[in-house]
Amino acid sequence: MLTASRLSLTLNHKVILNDIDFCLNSGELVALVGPNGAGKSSLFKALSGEYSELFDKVVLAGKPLSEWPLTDKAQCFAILAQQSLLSFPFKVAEVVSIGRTAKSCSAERNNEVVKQAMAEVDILHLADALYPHLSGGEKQRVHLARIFAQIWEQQNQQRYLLLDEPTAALDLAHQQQILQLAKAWSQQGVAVMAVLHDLNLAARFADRIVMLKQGSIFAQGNPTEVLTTEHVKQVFEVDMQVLPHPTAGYPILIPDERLP
Ligand SMILES: Nc1ncnc2c1ncn2[C@@H]1O[C@H](COP(=O)(O)OP(=O)(O)OP(=O)(O)O)[C@@H](O)[C@H]1O
Repeated sequence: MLTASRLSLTLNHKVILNDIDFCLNSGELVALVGPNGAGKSSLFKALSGEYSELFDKVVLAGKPLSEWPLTDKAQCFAILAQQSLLSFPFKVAEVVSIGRTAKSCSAERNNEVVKQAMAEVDILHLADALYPHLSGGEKQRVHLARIFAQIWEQQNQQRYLLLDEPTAALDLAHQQQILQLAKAWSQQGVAVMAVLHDLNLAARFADRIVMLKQGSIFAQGNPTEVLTTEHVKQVFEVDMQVLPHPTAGYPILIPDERLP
C-alpha cells in the first residue's frame, strides 16, 4: 500500500497541496482527476518522492520513502513522469532496457523481458528505430515499455505503477490499449495510479477516482459516486450530462446541450 497522510505543500508562497490523505491499494486502479492547476502533478510528484521535505509523509509498503534505498525502491516502484526528456540517439530497445538496470537477471532474461514489454505496448517493430525520431505517441509507449520492464517480474513485494497522463499524445486506439494494460496490471495485484484528463477514460477504467480541486481532495469513490453532474460542475465549471453506459453501466459524460 502507498499512503500519504496530511500532505501539504507550499511553493513560492502558494499553497499547492492542502492536507491531503491518500492511499493506493494493491490490485486497484486509481484515477487522479481535476482541472488544470488543481494539483494532480504536484500530488503525483509528492507520491513519487520528488519533494524531499515530504519523504516522511509518504509511506510505501509500510516504510517512509526516506527509508527506502533507491535500488530497492526501483525493483517495485515504477513511475511514468509527464516529460521524459531524452535526446541522445538511443535505439528504442536500448531505452526500454534502461528499465532493467540494476536487475540481477541474465542478459538473456533481460532481453526477453524488453521484447515482451515492447510487444505489450505495440512497439516491437520500432525496436531498432532511433528514439529521437519517433512521434510523441510512440515515445510515450517506449517509456511505458521501459517502466513495465522495470517491474515485470512478480516478486515477494507489492508492485506499484504511477502514471502521469499516460494517454497524453496517444491516439484513440492506443489510449484504450494503454488503460486496458494498466487495468490488467492492477488485476494482477499491482497498485496503479494514473493522472487522467479524460473523465470518460477514468470512468471506464478506474476502480476509484480521486477528484482534486485547488490542492484538496474534493471527492473520491467509485466512478458513479464521483462523476456526478454536480461534482463536475463545481470542480470543472462545465455543464455535463452523466448517463449510464448502455451495456456496461459505467458513467458517460456528454456536454449538456439542453435548453435552460
Ligand atoms: N514551483 C512552483 N511555484 C509556484 N507555484 C507552482 C509551482 N509548481 C506548481 N505550481 C502551481 O501549483 C498548481 C498546481 O500545479 P500542478 O502542475 O500540480 O497542477 P495539475 O493539476 O497537474 O495541472 P495540469 O492539469 O495543468 O497539468 C498550479 O497552479 C501551478 O501553477
